[in-house]
Amino acid sequence: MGIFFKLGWFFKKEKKRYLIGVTFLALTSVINLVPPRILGLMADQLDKGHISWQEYGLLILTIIFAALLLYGFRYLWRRQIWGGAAELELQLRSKLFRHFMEMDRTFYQRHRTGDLMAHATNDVSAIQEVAGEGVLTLVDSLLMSVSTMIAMIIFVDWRLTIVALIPLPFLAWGAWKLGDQLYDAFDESQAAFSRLNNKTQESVSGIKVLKTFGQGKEDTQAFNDMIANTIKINKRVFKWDSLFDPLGTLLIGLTYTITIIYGGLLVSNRALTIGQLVSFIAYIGNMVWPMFAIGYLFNILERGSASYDRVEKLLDEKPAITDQNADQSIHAQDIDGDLKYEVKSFAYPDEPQIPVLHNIDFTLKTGQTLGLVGKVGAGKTTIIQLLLREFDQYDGKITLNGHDIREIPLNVLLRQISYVPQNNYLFSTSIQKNIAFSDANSDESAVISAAKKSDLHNDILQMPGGYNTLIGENGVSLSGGQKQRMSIARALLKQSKILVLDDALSAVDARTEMAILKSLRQERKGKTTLIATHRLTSVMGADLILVLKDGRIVERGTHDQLLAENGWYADMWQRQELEEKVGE
Ligand SMILES: Nc1ncnc2c1ncn2[C@@H]1O[C@H](COP(=O)(O)OP(=O)(O)OP(=O)(O)O)[C@@H](O)[C@H]1O
Repeated sequence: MGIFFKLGWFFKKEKKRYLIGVTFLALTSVINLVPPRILGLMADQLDKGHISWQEYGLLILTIIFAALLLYGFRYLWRRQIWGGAAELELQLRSKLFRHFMEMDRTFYQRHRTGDLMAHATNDVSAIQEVAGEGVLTLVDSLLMSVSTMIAMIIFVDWRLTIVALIPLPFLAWGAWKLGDQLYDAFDESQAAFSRLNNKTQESVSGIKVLKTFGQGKEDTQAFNDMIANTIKINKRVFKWDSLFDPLGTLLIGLTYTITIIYGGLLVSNRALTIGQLVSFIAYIGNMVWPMFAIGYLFNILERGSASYDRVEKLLDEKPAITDQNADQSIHAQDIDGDLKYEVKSFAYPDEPQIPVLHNIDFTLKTGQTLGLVGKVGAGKTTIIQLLLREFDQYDGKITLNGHDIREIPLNVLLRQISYVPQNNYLFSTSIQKNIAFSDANSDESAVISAAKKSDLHNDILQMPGGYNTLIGENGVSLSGGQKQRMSIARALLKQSKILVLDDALSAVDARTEMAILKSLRQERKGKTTLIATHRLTSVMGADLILVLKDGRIVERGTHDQLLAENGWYADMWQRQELEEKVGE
């Protein structure tokens, strides 16, 4: 029941809706008592042998009227209570979504995407069930059983009521206990089914890798083992289900048997009329659902409570990157790309004892370009991540126009940076919308111009729907190079003061790369650019190039200076030049 208190804030907010809903539920329960009583009265008339058609007609009309009222009241409580549940679902989902949007990298490192999805879907559904099915079951079963019992005592007989209802508490107990086992088994079976689904998806999407590594047979065997396990788990559901159903039939049958025997005795002793016995038998029908409902209700509440705790725990997590220390007087116009980077040391939060950056310092004036080069894992992406404020806990300072980036409001800072990451993310929508991602209202000519600068325009024109071509799961697939150029076009359209390219041209050929870099140089005059890359031709025009090794700057200078230094850069340059020539 604790979950009702946990959701107190919601019920308070939706007080009116629930009051109306519960009132109509109560009226439904009361009207439900009418048809059995009328059936009894009709039976008594038949028993007397002389039927008054007028009275009979009146009774039939009353039943029809009660049925119409029931229809109307059921409609009204359903609208109120199901509407409340839908409202709670909406509020929780948008709260979670807002929270996910606020959270930073460390949060997403702690939680797997699949788990977050499960919280946003299964847990929210379990909580909304409390506000819908849970409220309904609690109120309805309570009102229905109490009012039916009162009607049995008043209209029929208190002794028959006590004796006939003896088996029903056992039914409630059985439904609760077996229901628990049944739902546990059902949960396990759902989890097994979802594991089976994941396995199928993984195997199908990785089918080429599986086949080329000759793992087809092994994978089929693993899949068969999984099916066998899923069936074993499903058999537990059948077992509890098979125990559950006959128990219900047995106990309800017992109730009817007692009623017929003891009720019949009372009728033959003239303590009860035949009509009263008919009413009583019809009332038993009203008592069955509340008994089953107890087990059902506990289950809904238990699940809802566990889900609510999980969602609350997630919502309680605070992002490490916040606007707490932000100086709200800093606006976009105060930043024009004058960057000073002084980081003495930085370690990722999950491995605090291993610093990955040491003494990284450089200065970029507005309009300058920085090149970051070095072997895999040298620290290029990490340098960029700190500038994007994905992590805050480093020893040192990064400033833009003299403002510590930790003091610049996040929305101001991030709006000034266009970032093209190593892994492009495209949405399942049109090419036009993918490019115009930062501003859905940007006009077509701006989108085309950005695509031209990224050397993508001609590729798009050759696609079936041009700029309206759908991409992603339901549309065409793009090559790695096309995806990269699309991401660059998206970043260019944003027209921000700082552009960051993280290995963003790795999948395009040298000719395309030169064309893009050339138009970037013209486009980005007066704006700051950072390029992390493995291909040195990408940064040969940069104002400053940093060569990184194990998180330290080992060489720095312009292209010419670095060639003259005859170090790693010069060596790599010669190698790449040679590769290029051999390639040609
Ligand atoms: N999230 C993380 N948690 C812990 N360590 C990390 C994390 N991301 C990267 N690292 C480590 O930090 C170091 C620098 O990685 P980084 O990605 O910055 O290198 P990089 O120069 O960009 O490499 P690449 O050229 O492959 O992109 C590596 O040793 C890497 O293993």
